Amino acid sequence: MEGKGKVNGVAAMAACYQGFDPAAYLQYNYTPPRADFERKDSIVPWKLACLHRAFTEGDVRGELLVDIGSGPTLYQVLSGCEVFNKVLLTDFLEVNRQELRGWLEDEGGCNLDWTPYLQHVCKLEGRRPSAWTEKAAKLRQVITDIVPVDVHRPQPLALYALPSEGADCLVSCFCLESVSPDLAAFTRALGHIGRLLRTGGHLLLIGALGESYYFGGPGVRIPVVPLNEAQVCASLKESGYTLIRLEVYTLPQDMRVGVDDVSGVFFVKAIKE
Ligand SMILES: C[S@@+](CC[C@H](N)C(=O)[O-])C[C@H]1O[C@@H](n2cnc3c(N)ncnc32)[C@H](O)[C@@H]1O
Ligand SMILES: O=[N+]([O-])c1ccc2c(c1)CN[C@@H](CO)C2
Repeated sequence: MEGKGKVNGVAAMAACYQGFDPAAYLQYNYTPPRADFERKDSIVPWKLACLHRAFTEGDVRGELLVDIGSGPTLYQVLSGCEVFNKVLLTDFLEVNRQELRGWLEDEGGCNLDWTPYLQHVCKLEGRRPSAWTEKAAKLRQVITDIVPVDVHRPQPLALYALPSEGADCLVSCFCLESVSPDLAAFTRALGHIGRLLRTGGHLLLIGALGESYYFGGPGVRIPVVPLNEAQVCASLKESGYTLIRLEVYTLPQDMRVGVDDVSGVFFVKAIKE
């Protein structure tokens, strides 16, 4: 029965995603108030600060950074693109891979202006904000491909997508808990992506705490596994990671904008043993 439940749960999640709307999702989560670079307590600047610190404190290095479940967003690799020569973006949906290609090809084909994000990360790096054009060029230079991924498969990526030694670093944001039917599936998925990472490689994981649903578009209600910090830490341990740092952001009232019931966001830096 458990096995059958597993297949139905995962298939049901895939069905939910058929209505995912990249433009709406970006509007809901990546514009003010959640992405307000003038506000100290806005969520996106907090995420960018966590990622900047994690990529620049000296222990994260190598050739290849893989972003698992990129969706239509690029913020998650704006710091990493300065540290890695190769960045692989991945998503389950063609509409999201197409959104990312639209930015990559720089022909105006994308639904969000990433300039304020590029400028903000330049400021974190001590560069003048006008260096954002150099950062955009750097990112376009290091992104090697945008490929399909399914974290419920023991091999989430096609074998051709990765060198045999695996990735040196994984980043994954709001993916695993948003695509898994339950905590067991979340933990299994964590193990699956861990197989893409070389021993000693780093995992940078951002996710939702206490969230049971979110809207992936108008009327597209997607169930989420509600997680607490203890469950995140237990799943990491069970999947062969050693936790380096866990940081938590608690949403102020005015960051609750009706697109989900998330209560907090976690940032994890871990190493694969
Ligand atoms: C909540 S969005 C996160 C997007 C982005 N990483 C961010 O930080 O906003 C979840 C993403 O997971 C993708 N997804 C859905 N099912 C998946 C699966 N089985 N494996 C991997 N990714 C999946 C969706 O297409 C969507 O882009
Ligand atoms: O505030 N944010 O920056 C932000 C960004 C993305 C997402 C959330 C919040 C909460 N919902 C998840 C989907 O489970 C997606």
